[in-house]
Amino acid sequence: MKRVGLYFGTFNPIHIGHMIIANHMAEFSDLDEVWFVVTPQSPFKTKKTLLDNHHRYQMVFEATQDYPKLKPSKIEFDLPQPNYTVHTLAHLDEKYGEDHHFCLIMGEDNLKGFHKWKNHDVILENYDLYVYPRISAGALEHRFKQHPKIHRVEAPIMEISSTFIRKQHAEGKNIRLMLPESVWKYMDEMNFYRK
Ligand SMILES: Nc1ncnc2c1ncn2[C@@H]1O[C@H](COP(=O)(O)OP(=O)(O)OP(=O)(O)O)[C@@H](O)[C@H]1O
Ligand SMILES: O=C(O)c1ccc[n+]([C@@H]2O[C@H](COP(=O)([O-])O)[C@@H](O)[C@H]2O)c1
Repeated sequence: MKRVGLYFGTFNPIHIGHMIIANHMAEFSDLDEVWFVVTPQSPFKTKKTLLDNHHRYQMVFEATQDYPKLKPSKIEFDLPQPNYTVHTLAHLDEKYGEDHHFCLIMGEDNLKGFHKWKNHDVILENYDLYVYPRISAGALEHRFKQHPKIHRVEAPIMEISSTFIRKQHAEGKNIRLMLPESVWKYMDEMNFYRK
């Protein structure tokens, strides 16, 4: 049974913050692999400034190519939108469940809003959550503080975001070091996120 951590996101674009967390989980937890699940439409986000699915996927593909434990996934591309994680998990189990055991990877910031996710209680009943620290406002619900299915992983804190990268790139700032080199090249060649 392969233990796979699912890292859901819009990845618009994927950046070194995502990569360092995923690599940390793959190397320093009991997960064998991390799959970056590229979400066409997150339930809490607007589509504004969102690149096409295949471009976001291509950047994740480029970023993970040299790292056998990190994999891109387009499983949500053919599922109804907005993409509710509970549905994707059921779909993944149906497709790969025989020899894959799935868990979720999530930042402390997302855990604070987890009570608003569709069927979050069902998710918690059936899946382990691997939570890494993240600086964020707001409080964590008491029941999530010492939950047997929620595991803390002391990954490094990297406070950069795709929003920051898109904005600064449009302003002409050099943000190259915040992205894997191959992602930077793809983004630059394709003229993404320019004004
Ligand atoms: N620097 C970071 N360190 C750790 N986790 C991050 C970092 N940036 C984003 N994440 C988390 O990774 C997941 C996927 O990221 P996603 O692409 O959806 O967000 P983002 O980088 O914050 O993008 P945006 O700025 O466009 O909202 C989300 O759960 C998000 O909270
Ligand atoms: O299932 C839900 O209700 C749900 C609500 C919010 C977010 N998610 C998932 O969490 C991922 C990160 O969310 P976000 O909005 O922080 O980018 C996103 O890609 C979705 O797959 C899922």
